[in-house]
Amino acid sequence: MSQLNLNTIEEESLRKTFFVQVLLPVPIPKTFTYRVPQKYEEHIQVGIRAIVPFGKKKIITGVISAIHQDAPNDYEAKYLLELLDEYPVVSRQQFQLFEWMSQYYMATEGEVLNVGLPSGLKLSSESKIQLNPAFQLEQSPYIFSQIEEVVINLLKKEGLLSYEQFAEITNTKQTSVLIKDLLKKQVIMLIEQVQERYKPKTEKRLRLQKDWLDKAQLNNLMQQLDKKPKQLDVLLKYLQVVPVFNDSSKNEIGVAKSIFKEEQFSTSSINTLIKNKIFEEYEVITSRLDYLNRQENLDHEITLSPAQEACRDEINTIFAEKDVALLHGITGSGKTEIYLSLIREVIESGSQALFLLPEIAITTQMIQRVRKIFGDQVGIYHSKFSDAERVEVWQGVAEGTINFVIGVRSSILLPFNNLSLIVVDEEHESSYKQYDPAPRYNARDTAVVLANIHKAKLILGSATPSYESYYNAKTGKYGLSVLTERYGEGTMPEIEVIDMRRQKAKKLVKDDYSHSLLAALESEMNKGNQAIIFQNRRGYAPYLQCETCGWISECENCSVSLTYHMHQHELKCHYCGYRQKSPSACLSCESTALVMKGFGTEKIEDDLKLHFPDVKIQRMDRDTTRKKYSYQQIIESFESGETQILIGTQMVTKGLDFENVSLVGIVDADRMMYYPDFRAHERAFQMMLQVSGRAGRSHKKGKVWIQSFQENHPLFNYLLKYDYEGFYELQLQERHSFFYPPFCRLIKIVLKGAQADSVRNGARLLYESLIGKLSSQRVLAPHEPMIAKIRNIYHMEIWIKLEKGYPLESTKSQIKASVNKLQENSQFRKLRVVFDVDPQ
Ligand SMILES: Nc1ncnc2c1ncn2[C@@H]1O[C@H](COP(=O)(O)OP(=O)(O)OP(=O)(O)O)[C@@H](O)[C@H]1O
Ligand SMILES: [Zn+2]
Repeated sequence: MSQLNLNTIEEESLRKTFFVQVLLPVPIPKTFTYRVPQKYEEHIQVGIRAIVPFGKKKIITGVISAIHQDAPNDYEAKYLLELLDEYPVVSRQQFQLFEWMSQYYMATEGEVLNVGLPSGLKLSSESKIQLNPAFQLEQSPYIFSQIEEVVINLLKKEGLLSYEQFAEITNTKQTSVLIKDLLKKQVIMLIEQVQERYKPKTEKRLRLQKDWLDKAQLNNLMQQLDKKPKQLDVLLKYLQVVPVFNDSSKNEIGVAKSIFKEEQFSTSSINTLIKNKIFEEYEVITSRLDYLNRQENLDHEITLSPAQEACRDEINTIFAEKDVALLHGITGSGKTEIYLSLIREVIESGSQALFLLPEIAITTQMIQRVRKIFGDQVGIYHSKFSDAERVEVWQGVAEGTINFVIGVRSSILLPFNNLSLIVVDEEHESSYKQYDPAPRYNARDTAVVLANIHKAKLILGSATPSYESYYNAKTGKYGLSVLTERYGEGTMPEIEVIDMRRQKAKKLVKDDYSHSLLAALESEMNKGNQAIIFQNRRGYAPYLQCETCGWISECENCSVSLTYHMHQHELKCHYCGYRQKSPSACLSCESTALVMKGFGTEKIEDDLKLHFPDVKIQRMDRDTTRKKYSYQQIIESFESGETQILIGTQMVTKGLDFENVSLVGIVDADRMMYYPDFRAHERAFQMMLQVSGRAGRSHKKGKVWIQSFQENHPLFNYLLKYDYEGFYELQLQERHSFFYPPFCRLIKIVLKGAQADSVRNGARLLYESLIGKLSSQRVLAPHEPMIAKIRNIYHMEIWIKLEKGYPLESTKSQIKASVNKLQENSQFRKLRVVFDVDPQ
């Protein structure tokens, strides 16, 4: 786009100087101007990366966002040091999105770039410097200065040096020049520099030498090998995998050498066959994303049920008029198949599609399904993938070799240039919102803007849509398509609420479990069925209390109780990670009457293991899924039927699909309902409905048991009838009366600091300044959040409520101005102020 016509410019006798604006992945609210060295003039393009000097001794990688000829007035622009790409890694549409996100979420574009760009594409002064492994002093064609030789020796000795160490040791003002020269002479490499660090993965493959493709020759060969059975085995195996008799063109790609190893064919025989020119060995670059190569077993069939087909057609009809369709389909209705059939149409037309899932739900289940249909056109973007894998997806999307991405929230920041369809599955999930760091964006809402930039369509799908989305659909802003039947033989499970108060009175409760729940579990286990037990609290017991003096185990650094973890016999803080050995006596009065209060997943696991010693029980929560494949392992074990009871936090509610689950237990429904948040009831209803939806998904009838001490709560009336809409209407009235979303827009301002007083006073001053600008109706008085101290940092919050239609942009500027004013005061300079637009 900003391809300047340099030829005509060069023809002018007067040379012009070029400047670029470079967007840096740092939280500074502007781009920087750099001068373009003459030798790079022909190569500059918007969207490619440049290494630039930054500050006194740093270098950093940024992205060129504009090219111009206007020298800055008030300072001398520095030269950019190097260009890293031949083709843009950031697309034009992405710049638009970055700008919107930074504006809307009150972050800088640098912060947006920072979360978007995989770290493999960034390079900063935090980069480490090391000798280039290929470098040999004697063979280098370059001459080295004294200081360069010092550096070489030092690196030989030290291995890695940070930029700072390097600068200090070399003690030169021109560290970046020295680095650049050494890079050019191929002496060193910066290990964050993607070209060097990112090595394509290769694979050794075998194929027959061309002579043997002739059938007669091949028969001949087999006879010759008759006396060398090991070699013959290898050849026969090859012919079995690559049937060159039927189709000699198949020989071209041959087979991976590794398959012979896996099946324990003799390595020396293979090598002999290569040496004797029967096999040819060659190497190909394979993608690190090895699933891309798994082309076999593709199953392109998607056969929709009549209800699904009607739904798909309806979405297409909606798209003729609107850009966003909300698909409200009950659990197990097969929303995935509808998405996939629409995505396929898009990909076949040559455009790009993006399928967003909440973090953990990127299960093997979904990926397998998607790969089966789309094979090698899919890129998977996930936080548990290595950086190299993420870079590969990024580049694949930029170059157009990947046109379908399935990923988590940050995949909306990929360099799409031709997007036609975005799907946001489980759109109600709060994990679409980024909490920290800035930009605190919601990927679902950002997807609306991304779709708009690309003139693409967007599907939001859920069995329990967020009230914001449902409201938008009901008021006609979005289209609405409803799917009310389960796919196949599945039926919705019956829900029963257990009145814990009565059961307790009748002494029918043992260790937090009602007799009804235990009996039902036992009966299902005896039938060989499976069960899911849901409790949204990990660890063993939420807190330890002294029965004598009432002391509660609290974190030293945060204002929360410590959770008891039985496994390690430790008390842990779920906010800062603080841990200590569990005390045997009260730390306040030394009484030994310590009791555990409440219960988490770990305790349930323990208890149920005692109740059902012969049943395999597994637990899925943040503690058991830290490793890359542990989540997958738990799912697979449950899927295969080996595990019979799966206990878990909200992780078990998300989109999982198992055939044999006939019982779902919700052990402590009250905990979710009495959370101090205006969305608590919306969330509790969503979670209970979602986890209920894991039962009865095939021919097996399911049942859901909910334990509550508040069984008369109106929420249950609606839940038992699966009346999503009724409960929504009820809640909406409340939101209206108390003026909460979707009737207003919220901006949360959080002030953080090490001194409680200065945080409180700062919040008060900021509040006064804000009500002066926005009126006291729109600004709520500062308050301590539920957890007022985390890691010894005190928090205060100010909430701003804006009616729909109230000017947003100017309000945000006013807020920023007030904050800047506050921080001019030396007393408050050290406060950190965080903006959260549309907090979740
Ligand atoms: N058209 C179809 N052909 C074959 N199988 C289907 C079809 N539609 C749905 N299924 C199967 O039905 C089950 C439920 O589908 P899916 O998981 O997509 O439901 P869902 O609407 O996403 O539910 P949830 O909201 O609970 O995640 C899956 O096992 C899926 O493979
Ligand atoms: Zn803590």
